[in-house]
Amino acid sequence: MSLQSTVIAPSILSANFAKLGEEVDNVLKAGADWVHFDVMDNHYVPNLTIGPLVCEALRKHGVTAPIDVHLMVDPVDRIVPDFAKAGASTISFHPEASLHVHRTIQLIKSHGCGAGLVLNPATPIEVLDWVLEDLDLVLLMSVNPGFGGQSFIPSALDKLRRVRERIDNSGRAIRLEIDGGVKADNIAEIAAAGADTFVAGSAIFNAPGADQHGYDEIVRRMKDAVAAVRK
Ligand SMILES: O=C(CO)[C@@H](O)[C@H](O)COP(=O)(O)O
Repeated sequence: MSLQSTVIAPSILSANFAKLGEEVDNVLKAGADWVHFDVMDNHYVPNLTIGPLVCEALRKHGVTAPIDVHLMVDPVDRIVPDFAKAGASTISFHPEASLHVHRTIQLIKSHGCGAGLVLNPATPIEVLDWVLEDLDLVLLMSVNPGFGGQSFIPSALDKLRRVRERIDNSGRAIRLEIDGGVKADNIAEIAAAGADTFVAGSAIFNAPGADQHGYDEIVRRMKDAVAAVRK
């Protein structure tokens, strides 16, 4: 496997929004690598969350880590420039939310951001045909998008293996990201299946004891589990 460096990307969907800046500072201090930023529009998914203003506010607050924007928004193109301006590092979207997937990828890249394509649990991997080489990231959903705190769908492991093979065959440095139900006790098998970038929301922000002792222990457990597989 030609894996990229390990990235732990806490999903701020499970953070305390009343003190978001502090929450983000604390997970990054604990060793998290990216900030995963879930954007939901109450149309493509049945939930409503945050937009470019919040992304910009995190940058103004002083967050310098990559902000990994996951757009669960339909249509997607018109919001891309706003997120790029607000400080997004990567922007990922669902093919179902774009009439012209190749064009949306080019739009994201033309604004200086990394481009990612997100596959829902039932989206066939053939959607990667003809565009894989243009992508910086493939994000596999291991839950149906819309909410944090759901259970990992086991068929995502086989899908990870298949997409890993395609990425390796492409010879390109494309990240393989997994999102949904990722915990300290299943992250090792997820890593073994080929993921290098791990989104975790409830497992980090709702970790037992995290309110008193911070996020260091849960982030370290996740990193150690992945490192043990990659040795
Ligand atoms: O995009 C989504 C849900 O649509 C995810 O990023 C979740 O927020 C992950 O939450 P957990 O399953 O880790 O609690």
